[in-house]
Amino acid sequence: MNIQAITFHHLGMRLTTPFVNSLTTIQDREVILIEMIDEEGVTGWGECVAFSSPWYTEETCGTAWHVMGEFLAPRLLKESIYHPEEVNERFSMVRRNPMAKAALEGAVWDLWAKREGKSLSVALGGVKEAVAAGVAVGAQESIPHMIEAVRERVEQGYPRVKVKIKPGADVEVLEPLRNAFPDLSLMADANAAYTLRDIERLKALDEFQLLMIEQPLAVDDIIDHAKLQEKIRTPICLDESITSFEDARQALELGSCQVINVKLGRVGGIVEALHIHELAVQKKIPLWCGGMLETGVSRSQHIALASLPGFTLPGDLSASSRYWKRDVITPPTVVKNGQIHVPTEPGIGVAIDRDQLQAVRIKSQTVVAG
Ligand SMILES: O=C(O)CCC(=O)c1ccccc1C(=O)O
Ligand SMILES: [Mg+2]
Repeated sequence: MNIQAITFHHLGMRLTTPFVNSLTTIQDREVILIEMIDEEGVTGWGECVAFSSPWYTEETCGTAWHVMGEFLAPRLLKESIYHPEEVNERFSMVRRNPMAKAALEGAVWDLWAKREGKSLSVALGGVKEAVAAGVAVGAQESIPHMIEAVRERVEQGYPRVKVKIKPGADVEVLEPLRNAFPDLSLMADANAAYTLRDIERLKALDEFQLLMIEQPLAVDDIIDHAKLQEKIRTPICLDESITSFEDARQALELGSCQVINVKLGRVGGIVEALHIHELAVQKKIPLWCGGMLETGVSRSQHIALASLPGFTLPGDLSASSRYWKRDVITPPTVVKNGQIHVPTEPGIGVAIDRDQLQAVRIKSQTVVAG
Protein backbone atom coordinates (compact mmCIF):
# COMPACT_ATOMS: atom_id res chain seq x y z
CA MET A 1 0.00 0.00 0.00
CA ASN A 2 1.07 3.55 -0.70
CA ILE A 3 0.15 5.96 2.03
CA GLN A 4 -0.84 9.24 0.41
CA ALA A 5 -1.56 11.46 3.38
CA ILE A 6 -1.45 11.40 7.16
CA THR A 7 -3.64 13.80 9.11
CA PHE A 8 -3.07 14.53 12.80
CA HIS A 9 -6.23 15.62 14.58
CA HIS A 10 -5.60 17.38 17.88
CA LEU A 11 -8.69 16.95 20.08
CA GLY A 12 -9.75 18.43 23.39
CA MET A 13 -11.94 15.84 25.13
CA ARG A 14 -13.42 15.92 28.63
CA LEU A 15 -13.87 12.90 30.91
CA THR A 16 -17.32 12.58 32.47
CA THR A 17 -15.66 12.45 35.91
CA PRO A 18 -12.12 13.48 36.95
CA PHE A 19 -9.65 10.58 37.28
CA VAL A 20 -7.39 10.93 40.32
CA ASN A 21 -4.25 8.85 40.96
CA SER A 22 -1.11 9.12 43.09
CA LEU A 23 0.37 11.81 40.81
CA THR A 24 -2.30 13.85 39.11
CA THR A 25 -5.94 14.55 38.38
CA ILE A 26 -7.16 14.29 34.80
CA GLN A 27 -10.40 15.67 33.50
CA ASP A 28 -9.50 17.52 30.32
CA ARG A 29 -7.99 14.94 28.00
CA GLU A 30 -5.94 16.08 25.04
CA VAL A 31 -5.91 13.40 22.31
CA ILE A 32 -4.16 13.04 18.96
CA LEU A 33 -5.97 10.90 16.39
CA ILE A 34 -4.20 9.74 13.23
CA GLU A 35 -6.06 9.47 9.93
CA MET A 36 -4.13 7.74 7.14
CA ILE A 37 -5.28 7.39 3.54
CA ASP A 38 -3.83 5.15 0.81
CA GLU A 39 -3.88 5.24 -3.00
CA GLU A 40 -7.20 3.37 -3.10
CA GLY A 41 -8.87 5.82 -0.75
CA VAL A 42 -8.93 3.38 2.18
CA THR A 43 -8.61 5.12 5.55
CA GLY A 44 -6.90 3.81 8.68
CA TRP A 45 -7.17 5.31 12.17
CA GLY A 46 -4.75 5.38 15.08
CA GLU A 47 -4.53 7.16 18.42
CA CYS A 48 -1.63 8.64 20.33
CA VAL A 49 -2.35 7.95 24.01
CA ALA A 50 0.24 10.36 25.48
CA PHE A 51 -1.10 12.82 28.05
CA SER A 52 -0.73 16.62 28.15
CA SER A 53 2.01 16.36 30.80
CA PRO A 54 4.72 13.70 31.34
CA TRP A 55 3.36 12.33 34.68
CA TYR A 56 2.87 8.72 33.51
CA THR A 57 5.88 8.27 31.24
CA GLU A 58 8.04 10.88 29.56
CA GLU A 59 6.04 11.37 26.35
CA THR A 60 3.47 14.15 26.00
CA CYS A 61 1.06 15.17 23.24
CA GLY A 62 3.59 17.87 22.37
CA THR A 63 6.60 15.55 22.07
CA ALA A 64 4.56 12.98 20.12
CA TRP A 65 3.20 15.62 17.71
CA HIS A 66 6.78 16.70 17.03
CA VAL A 67 8.26 13.20 16.68
CA MET A 68 5.40 11.89 14.52
CA GLY A 69 5.31 14.92 12.23
CA GLU A 70 9.05 15.48 11.81
CA PHE A 71 10.51 11.98 11.95
CA LEU A 72 8.00 9.14 11.75
CA ALA A 73 5.31 10.19 9.25
CA PRO A 74 7.87 11.05 6.51
CA ARG A 75 9.24 7.48 6.78
CA LEU A 76 5.79 6.03 6.07
CA LEU A 77 5.12 8.36 3.15
CA LYS A 78 8.48 7.76 1.45
CA GLU A 79 8.08 4.14 0.26
CA SER A 80 5.24 1.65 -0.07
CA ILE A 81 4.48 -0.79 2.71
CA TYR A 82 3.59 -4.43 2.05
CA HIS A 83 2.75 -5.42 5.60
CA PRO A 84 2.33 -3.47 8.86
CA GLU A 85 5.11 -5.60 10.38
CA GLU A 86 7.57 -3.44 8.40
CA VAL A 87 6.63 -0.28 10.26
CA ASN A 88 8.52 -1.11 13.43
CA GLU A 89 11.70 -1.66 11.41
CA ARG A 90 11.18 1.58 9.52
CA PHE A 91 10.94 3.49 12.80
CA SER A 92 14.01 1.87 14.33
CA MET A 93 16.25 4.91 13.77
CA VAL A 94 14.06 6.87 16.21
CA ARG A 95 14.97 6.00 19.79
CA ARG A 96 12.13 5.24 22.23
CA ASN A 97 9.01 7.44 21.80
CA PRO A 98 6.80 4.33 21.89
CA MET A 99 3.47 6.19 22.01
CA ALA A 100 4.32 8.23 18.92
CA LYS A 101 5.35 5.05 17.05
CA ALA A 102 2.34 3.03 18.20
CA ALA A 103 -0.09 5.72 17.06
CA LEU A 104 1.14 5.56 13.46
CA GLU A 105 1.70 1.81 13.43
CA GLY A 106 -1.85 1.30 14.69
CA ALA A 107 -3.27 3.35 11.82
CA VAL A 108 -1.26 1.26 9.33
CA TRP A 109 -2.67 -1.96 10.84
CA ASP A 110 -6.24 -0.63 10.61
CA LEU A 111 -5.71 0.44 7.01
CA TRP A 112 -4.09 -2.87 6.05
CA ALA A 113 -6.76 -4.99 7.76
CA LYS A 114 -9.47 -2.99 5.98
CA ARG A 115 -7.75 -3.62 2.63
CA GLU A 116 -7.56 -7.33 3.45
CA GLY A 117 -11.20 -7.35 4.56
CA LYS A 118 -10.20 -8.78 7.96
CA SER A 119 -11.08 -7.63 11.43
CA LEU A 120 -8.04 -6.46 13.42
CA SER A 121 -8.74 -9.28 15.87
CA VAL A 122 -8.49 -11.93 13.14
CA ALA A 123 -5.47 -10.19 11.60
CA LEU A 124 -3.63 -10.44 14.95
CA GLY A 125 -4.58 -14.05 15.67
CA GLY A 126 -7.49 -13.33 18.02
CA VAL A 127 -9.65 -16.27 19.05
CA LYS A 128 -12.40 -14.73 21.21
CA GLU A 129 -15.82 -13.38 20.27
CA ALA A 130 -15.94 -11.29 23.44
CA VAL A 131 -13.36 -10.11 25.97
CA ALA A 132 -13.76 -9.56 29.70
CA ALA A 133 -14.30 -5.95 30.70
CA GLY A 134 -12.69 -4.36 33.74
CA VAL A 135 -12.64 -0.94 35.30
CA ALA A 136 -10.23 1.37 37.10
CA VAL A 137 -11.66 3.54 39.87
CA GLY A 138 -9.63 6.66 40.66
CA ALA A 139 -8.97 7.97 44.17
CA GLN A 140 -12.10 9.35 45.89
CA GLU A 141 -12.55 12.06 48.51
CA SER A 142 -13.52 9.64 51.30
CA ILE A 143 -13.89 5.92 52.06
CA PRO A 144 -17.70 5.99 51.75
CA HIS A 145 -17.32 7.65 48.34
CA MET A 146 -14.85 4.95 47.34
CA ILE A 147 -17.20 2.16 48.40
CA GLU A 148 -20.04 3.81 46.47
CA ALA A 149 -17.88 4.27 43.37
CA VAL A 150 -16.87 0.59 43.43
CA ARG A 151 -20.47 -0.52 44.10
CA GLU A 152 -21.66 1.42 41.05
CA ARG A 153 -19.13 -0.41 38.84
CA VAL A 154 -19.95 -3.80 40.32
CA GLU A 155 -23.64 -3.13 39.63
CA GLN A 156 -22.75 -2.24 36.04
CA GLY A 157 -21.38 -5.77 35.74
CA TYR A 158 -17.62 -5.15 35.74
CA PRO A 159 -16.05 -8.45 36.79
CA ARG A 160 -12.81 -6.90 38.06
CA VAL A 161 -12.15 -3.58 39.76
CA LYS A 162 -8.83 -1.80 40.12
CA VAL A 163 -8.26 1.01 42.59
CA LYS A 164 -5.42 3.47 42.87
CA ILE A 165 -3.24 3.39 45.99
CA LYS A 166 -0.31 5.32 47.47
CA PRO A 167 1.46 5.37 50.86
CA GLY A 168 -1.08 6.49 53.43
CA ALA A 169 -4.01 5.56 51.17
CA ASP A 170 -3.47 1.82 50.77
CA VAL A 171 -4.44 -0.27 53.83
CA GLU A 172 -6.78 2.63 54.67
CA VAL A 173 -8.64 2.10 51.37
CA LEU A 174 -8.23 -1.64 50.78
CA GLU A 175 -9.37 -2.83 54.20
CA PRO A 176 -12.83 -1.21 54.08
CA LEU A 177 -13.18 -2.14 50.40
CA ARG A 178 -12.36 -5.78 51.07
CA ASN A 179 -14.82 -5.82 53.98
CA ALA A 180 -17.55 -4.31 51.82
CA PHE A 181 -16.87 -6.66 48.86
CA PRO A 182 -15.45 -9.92 50.25
CA ASP A 183 -15.62 -11.81 46.91
CA LEU A 184 -14.73 -9.05 44.48
CA SER A 185 -11.86 -9.53 42.01
CA LEU A 186 -9.92 -6.56 43.31
CA MET A 187 -6.48 -5.20 42.46
CA ALA A 188 -4.46 -2.09 43.25
CA ASP A 189 -2.35 0.19 41.06
CA ALA A 190 0.32 2.38 42.68
CA ASN A 191 1.68 4.14 39.58
CA ALA A 192 5.17 3.90 41.09
CA ALA A 193 4.29 5.57 44.40
CA TYR A 194 6.51 3.34 46.61
CA THR A 195 10.18 2.50 47.16
CA LEU A 196 11.77 -0.53 48.83
CA ARG A 197 11.79 1.48 52.07
CA ASP A 198 8.00 0.94 52.14
CA ILE A 199 8.43 -2.84 52.27
CA GLU A 200 6.48 -3.29 55.52
CA ARG A 201 3.49 -1.38 54.14
CA LEU A 202 3.59 -3.43 50.95
CA LYS A 203 3.79 -6.70 52.88
CA ALA A 204 0.69 -5.65 54.83
CA LEU A 205 -1.28 -5.63 51.56
CA ASP A 206 -0.89 -9.41 51.25
CA GLU A 207 -3.82 -9.66 53.63
CA PHE A 208 -6.40 -8.38 51.14
CA GLN A 209 -6.34 -11.19 48.53
CA LEU A 210 -5.57 -8.76 45.74
CA LEU A 211 -5.37 -10.29 42.27
CA MET A 212 -2.14 -8.35 41.92
CA ILE A 213 -0.41 -5.08 42.72
CA GLU A 214 0.44 -2.98 39.69
CA GLN A 215 3.67 -1.00 39.39
CA PRO A 216 4.46 -0.43 43.07
CA LEU A 217 8.03 0.84 42.44
CA ALA A 218 9.79 3.26 40.09
CA VAL A 219 8.69 3.62 36.45
CA ASP A 220 12.00 2.41 35.06
CA ASP A 221 12.79 -0.25 37.64
CA ILE A 222 12.94 -4.02 37.27
CA ILE A 223 15.66 -4.77 39.85
CA ASP A 224 13.90 -3.64 43.02
CA HIS A 225 10.63 -5.14 41.79
CA ALA A 226 12.40 -8.53 41.67
CA LYS A 227 13.57 -8.04 45.27
CA LEU A 228 10.09 -6.99 46.34
CA GLN A 229 8.41 -9.95 44.63
CA GLU A 230 10.53 -12.29 46.76
CA LYS A 231 9.16 -10.67 49.92
CA ILE A 232 5.45 -10.38 49.12
CA ARG A 233 2.83 -13.00 48.20
CA THR A 234 0.66 -10.71 46.07
CA PRO A 235 1.70 -11.05 42.42
CA ILE A 236 3.39 -7.97 41.00
CA CYS A 237 2.12 -6.71 37.64
CA LEU A 238 4.35 -4.32 35.72
CA ASP A 239 2.91 -1.41 33.74
CA GLU A 240 5.23 1.62 33.31
CA SER A 241 8.44 -0.49 33.48
CA ILE A 242 7.60 -2.46 30.33
CA THR A 243 8.14 -0.26 27.27
CA SER A 244 9.16 -2.97 24.78
CA PHE A 245 9.51 -6.70 24.21
CA GLU A 246 13.09 -6.50 25.54
CA ASP A 247 11.89 -4.95 28.81
CA ALA A 248 9.37 -7.79 29.18
CA ARG A 249 11.97 -10.45 28.47
CA GLN A 250 14.40 -9.01 31.02
CA ALA A 251 11.73 -8.50 33.69
CA LEU A 252 10.57 -12.10 33.36
CA GLU A 253 14.13 -13.36 33.43
CA LEU A 254 14.76 -11.45 36.66
CA GLY A 255 11.46 -12.41 38.27
CA SER A 256 10.36 -8.78 38.56
CA CYS A 257 6.69 -9.59 37.94
CA GLN A 258 4.21 -12.43 37.56
CA VAL A 259 1.75 -10.54 35.35
CA ILE A 260 2.11 -7.93 32.60
CA ASN A 261 -0.27 -5.12 31.69
CA VAL A 262 0.11 -4.54 27.94
CA LYS A 263 -0.77 -1.13 26.55
CA LEU A 264 -0.10 -0.67 22.85
CA GLY A 265 1.08 2.91 23.26
CA ARG A 266 3.46 2.15 26.10
CA VAL A 267 5.16 -0.83 24.41
CA GLY A 268 5.51 0.87 21.00
CA GLY A 269 2.72 -0.80 19.06
CA ILE A 270 1.12 -4.00 17.88
CA VAL A 271 4.24 -5.86 16.71
CA GLU A 272 5.98 -5.37 20.07
CA ALA A 273 2.78 -6.44 21.84
CA LEU A 274 2.57 -9.60 19.70
CA HIS A 275 6.15 -10.49 20.64
CA ILE A 276 5.37 -9.96 24.32
CA HIS A 277 2.28 -12.13 23.89
CA GLU A 278 4.31 -14.95 22.33
CA LEU A 279 6.81 -14.85 25.18
CA ALA A 280 4.13 -14.69 27.86
CA VAL A 281 2.28 -17.70 26.43
CA GLN A 282 5.52 -19.66 26.32
CA LYS A 283 6.36 -18.72 29.92
CA LYS A 284 2.75 -19.07 31.15
CA ILE A 285 2.66 -15.46 32.31
CA PRO A 286 -0.88 -14.03 32.33
CA LEU A 287 -1.46 -10.83 30.38
CA TRP A 288 -4.17 -8.20 30.37
CA CYS A 289 -4.82 -5.10 28.33
CA GLY A 290 -4.45 -1.74 30.02
CA GLY A 291 -6.09 1.53 29.10
CA MET A 292 -5.05 5.17 28.92
CA LEU A 293 -8.34 7.02 29.48
CA GLU A 294 -8.46 6.76 25.74
CA THR A 295 -11.03 7.14 22.99
CA GLY A 296 -12.71 4.27 21.20
CA VAL A 297 -9.96 4.21 18.56
CA SER A 298 -7.23 2.95 20.89
CA ARG A 299 -9.77 0.93 22.91
CA SER A 300 -10.88 -0.91 19.77
CA GLN A 301 -7.26 -1.88 19.10
CA HIS A 302 -6.95 -3.05 22.69
CA ILE A 303 -10.15 -5.12 22.37
CA ALA A 304 -8.67 -6.82 19.29
CA LEU A 305 -5.43 -7.48 21.19
CA ALA A 306 -7.30 -8.82 24.22
CA SER A 307 -8.98 -11.38 21.95
CA LEU A 308 -5.63 -13.23 21.69
CA PRO A 309 -5.38 -16.40 23.78
CA GLY A 310 -2.64 -15.17 26.14
CA PHE A 311 -4.80 -12.31 27.45
CA THR A 312 -6.29 -14.42 30.21
CA LEU A 313 -7.22 -11.70 32.73
CA PRO A 314 -9.84 -8.92 32.52
CA GLY A 315 -8.21 -5.66 31.43
CA ASP A 316 -8.91 -1.96 31.95
CA LEU A 317 -11.36 -2.18 29.07
CA SER A 318 -14.48 -0.25 29.97
CA ALA A 319 -17.53 1.10 28.15
CA SER A 320 -17.25 4.38 26.21
CA SER A 321 -19.72 5.86 28.72
CA ARG A 322 -17.27 5.23 31.59
CA TYR A 323 -15.04 7.88 30.01
CA TRP A 324 -17.05 10.11 27.65
CA LYS A 325 -20.47 11.64 27.25
CA ARG A 326 -19.94 10.97 23.56
CA ASP A 327 -17.02 8.90 22.21
CA VAL A 328 -15.45 9.59 18.79
CA ILE A 329 -16.42 6.13 17.52
CA THR A 330 -19.74 4.67 16.50
CA PRO A 331 -21.14 2.44 17.75
CA PRO A 332 -19.67 3.21 21.19
CA THR A 333 -18.08 0.39 23.24
CA VAL A 334 -20.65 -1.24 25.52
CA VAL A 335 -20.28 -3.74 28.36
CA LYS A 336 -22.87 -6.53 28.53
CA ASN A 337 -22.74 -9.22 31.20
CA GLY A 338 -19.24 -8.05 32.05
CA GLN A 339 -18.01 -8.55 28.49
CA ILE A 340 -17.21 -6.52 25.39
CA HIS A 341 -18.05 -7.89 21.96
CA VAL A 342 -15.08 -8.15 19.58
CA PRO A 343 -16.07 -6.48 16.28
CA THR A 344 -15.97 -8.65 13.16
CA GLU A 345 -16.07 -5.79 10.64
CA PRO A 346 -12.77 -4.99 8.85
CA GLY A 347 -10.01 -3.17 10.74
CA ILE A 348 -10.85 -1.80 14.19
CA GLY A 349 -14.46 -2.58 13.29
CA VAL A 350 -15.99 0.74 14.33
CA ALA A 351 -16.52 3.97 12.40
CA ILE A 352 -15.34 7.43 13.35
CA ASP A 353 -18.13 9.73 14.52
CA ARG A 354 -17.22 12.63 12.21
CA ASP A 355 -19.65 15.05 13.86
CA GLN A 356 -18.12 14.43 17.27
CA LEU A 357 -14.60 14.61 15.82
CA GLN A 358 -15.42 18.02 14.43
CA ALA A 359 -17.01 19.13 17.69
CA VAL A 360 -13.94 18.35 19.82
CA ARG A 361 -11.20 19.20 17.30
CA ILE A 362 -8.73 21.93 18.23
CA LYS A 363 -6.61 21.70 15.07
CA SER A 364 -5.53 19.32 12.28
CA GLN A 365 -2.37 19.04 10.23
CA THR A 366 -1.82 16.94 7.11
CA VAL A 367 1.47 15.57 5.82
CA VAL A 368 1.40 14.32 2.20
CA ALA A 369 3.61 12.02 0.12
CA GLY A 370 6.17 13.30 -2.37
O1 LIG B 1 -9.47 2.81 32.24
C1 LIG B 1 -8.36 3.16 31.81
O2 LIG B 1 -8.23 3.71 30.70
C2 LIG B 1 -7.13 2.90 32.62
C3 LIG B 1 -7.03 3.67 33.90
C4 LIG B 1 -5.64 3.66 34.49
O3 LIG B 1 -5.43 2.99 35.45
C5 LIG B 1 -4.62 4.52 33.91
C6 LIG B 1 -5.07 5.65 33.27
C7 LIG B 1 -4.19 6.54 32.72
C8 LIG B 1 -2.83 6.31 32.82
C9 LIG B 1 -2.37 5.18 33.47
C10 LIG B 1 -3.25 4.27 34.00
C11 LIG B 1 -2.63 3.06 34.60
O4 LIG B 1 -2.99 1.92 34.30
O5 LIG B 1 -1.68 3.20 35.34
MG1 LIG C 1 -1.07 1.23 35.78
